[in-house]
Amino acid sequence: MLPWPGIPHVRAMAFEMSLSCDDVCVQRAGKDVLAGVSLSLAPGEAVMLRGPNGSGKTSMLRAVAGLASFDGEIVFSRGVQVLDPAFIRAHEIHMVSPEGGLSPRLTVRETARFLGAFYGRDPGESLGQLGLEKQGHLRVGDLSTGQRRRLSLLRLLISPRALWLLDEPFAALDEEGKEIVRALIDIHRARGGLVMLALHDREALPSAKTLFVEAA
Ligand SMILES: Nc1ncnc2c1ncn2[C@@H]1O[C@H](COP(=O)(O)OP(=O)(O)OP(=O)(O)O)[C@@H](O)[C@H]1O
Repeated sequence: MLPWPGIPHVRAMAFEMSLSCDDVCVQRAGKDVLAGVSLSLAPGEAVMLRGPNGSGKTSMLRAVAGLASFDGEIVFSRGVQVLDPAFIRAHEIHMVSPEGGLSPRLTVRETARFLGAFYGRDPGESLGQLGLEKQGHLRVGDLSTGQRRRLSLLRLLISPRALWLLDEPFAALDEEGKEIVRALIDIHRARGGLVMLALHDREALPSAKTLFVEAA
């Protein structure tokens, strides 16, 4: 039994989206940084992108999110139906980066309220699920690095989206924090969600595929 019962609207959700990338070559500042990535993910599958610093793991996540230009094909589909990539990128993808995309001036509770309003969802018990109920009154800028990393996961709990792009999700987290990430991913995959992770060598996600990326 997983320790996170989940927010009711999240528990009810089931995803059926697939992703396929064919010979994707990503550019940063006009230069190729990553060449020839091909992969496919069916509902419920996860892939770990591995490779040394600068090999292009983050760039690949950004290309899938529509935040970096690329050659090759990235296709989102449901069964035989090809989905509109602009719609999917706006409504069905969460990208969680080490920077977290959080405002340092808001308190933790204000952040939860803001994200709830942004996604049109009730944040429910999500702060408690991340072990941050005692930090509700603190400004994000005053949190520890690991607490900020936990808070960056909040959007995953608040808004159900089919594809999670997680850039080094275990970095700076203690064992409990890593367990939370693994549990969230397990729940997401059990609902048919897709996950792409950029990971360094010491971290692993059992049962995920591995793809080694190389600089162009
Ligand atoms: N905004 C940018 N402008 C120019 N080059 C960039 C930009 N962002 C990244 N790069 C370059 O793209 C290459 C790939 O970087 P990327 O961050 O994707 O690698 P990574 O595998 O995620 O690295 P790390 O393990 O260090 O996080 C690097 O050589 C980097 O210098």
